[in-house]
Amino acid sequence: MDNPLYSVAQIRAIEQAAQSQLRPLGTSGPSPLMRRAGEAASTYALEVLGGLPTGRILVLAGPGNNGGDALEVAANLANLGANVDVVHLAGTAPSPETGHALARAQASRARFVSDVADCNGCCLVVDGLFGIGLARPLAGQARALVEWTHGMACPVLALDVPSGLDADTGSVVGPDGVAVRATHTITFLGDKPGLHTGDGCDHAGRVHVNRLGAHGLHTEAAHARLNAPALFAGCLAPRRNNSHKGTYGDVAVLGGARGMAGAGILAARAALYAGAGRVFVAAVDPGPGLDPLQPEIMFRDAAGFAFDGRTVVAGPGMGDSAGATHLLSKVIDGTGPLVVDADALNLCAASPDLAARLAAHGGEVVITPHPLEAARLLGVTAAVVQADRLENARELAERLDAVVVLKGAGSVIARPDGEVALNATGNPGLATGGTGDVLAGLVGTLLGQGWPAWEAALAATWLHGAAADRLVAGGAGPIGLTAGELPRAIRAELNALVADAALA
Ligand SMILES: NC(=O)C1=CN([C@@H]2O[C@H](COP(=O)(O)OP(=O)(O)OC[C@H]3O[C@@H](n4cnc5c(N)ncnc54)[C@H](OP(=O)(O)O)[C@@H]3O)[C@@H](O)[C@H]2O)[C@@H](O)CC1
Ligand SMILES: [K+]
Repeated sequence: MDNPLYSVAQIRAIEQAAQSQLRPLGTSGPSPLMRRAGEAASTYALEVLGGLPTGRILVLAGPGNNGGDALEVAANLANLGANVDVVHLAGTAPSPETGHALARAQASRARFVSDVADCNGCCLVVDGLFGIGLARPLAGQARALVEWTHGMACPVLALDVPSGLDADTGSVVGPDGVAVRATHTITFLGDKPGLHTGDGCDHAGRVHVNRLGAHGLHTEAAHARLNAPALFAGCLAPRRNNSHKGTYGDVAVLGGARGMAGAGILAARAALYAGAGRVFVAAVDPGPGLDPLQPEIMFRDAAGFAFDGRTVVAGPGMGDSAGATHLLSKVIDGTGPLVVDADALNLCAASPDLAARLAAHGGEVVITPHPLEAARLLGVTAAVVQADRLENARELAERLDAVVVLKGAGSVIARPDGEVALNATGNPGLATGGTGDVLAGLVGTLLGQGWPAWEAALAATWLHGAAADRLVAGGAGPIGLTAGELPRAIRAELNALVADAALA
């Protein structure tokens, strides 16, 4: 199933097409879209509340059409018998739709109040301050209202977009911005990337999409989507009986610098539990010759190791020594599938020559930077990367001609042709050392089994997050979840996916 995500510009185009389609021929009156948005949101509000509440509902309505949606909700809920308070930040030139919604709300039993001082006991806050028309950081009364909602223990339902959040990028509009932290968001006409990455993951809550009946108008191909097993199901294959370890690929982790042996071992364990036929740690410095917990992993001196014909996961615990740089250079000039992570990314960032040769690498390449590593590669700060995760991941994928997994909340998977997927699995338990090494090892195994880079990156990111979700559901986190627990959970998720795919 496809889960397209639309930019604000694309939503505006869809909105225009829908308006002309829905308006009676030859008329120019208000379009029914806002009415539909209000109806959909009122129905969803009652679903969130479990029916018509006895407590008060507070509706925050802004000056634009997002405020119009909110006024429709206020009128609908009040007409159904709910106790509704409205704080309305009136605009100077409301659209005909918003003017109509205001008249409906004023004619209903909804109570218009000037501030929220007597609304502390409410059972639901409806945020209709700003949607896709947000143009600058929140200030004044709008900011005060949003900060007030932060103290509310009740559900907060955002209309279209949590106010203060950029629907394209998922960052709070700043500097020093604030945004509503919704428990639920009902978003209109199409889903939006900003609800699923960066700050959006903390501000949107559960996202519900309502197309307002505008089906068939989403003609412009979305270049972003939510990651889902359907996007890589074609690569999920059950094991053949007539197979052997050579069938499932060799993965070699280029790492093992002094003092950092653990990172390479974590990547290697992940590769093993994800089903690689044989797994090596090719160590740049002398170190452990055995992982006592996972004796299946073979340890070699990287200097004399034959990387050819093997999938290389370069970077976990690799360090930045001259020896490490030389070995990285050698594998980049090879032709096999390649995962570039951690120290290997920093070395590429420091050397335009190495970066150019990486871009020219003959085989499949996936790079797995966290925001700071991505920033170094792009020559900007991590804050700049985080301010627009999608565009920066796209830019990096194009520059390095590689599939990029930009890690962090709502990981962004980007392809050199501009295609992007956002990953919705995972939780803050993954914010701990070593989880990136596990992801890199997992990607390596899938590449080693012949998966294309795009599908390998999608599947690995999805599985990695799903494994963390499985662990948290079982009580192992999010606080204190360790990277070493992930490989077994990844194995469980992968086998479940393959079994499902076989049944489908
Ligand atoms: N049209 C339709 O048929 C449909 C529209 N729909 C709904 O409309 C929403 C988009 O509506 P919109 O374009 O009016 O933008 P919206 O988000 O309400 O904000 C713009 C207003 O806020 C103001 N403003 C901006 N930033 C500000 C700030 N920081 N602080 C203070 N003011 C600020 C700005 O005024 P400015 O001062 O910038 O001139 C303007 O007045 C969309 O998200 C969806 O909910 C759905 O019902 C589907 C059908
Ligand atoms: K809103």
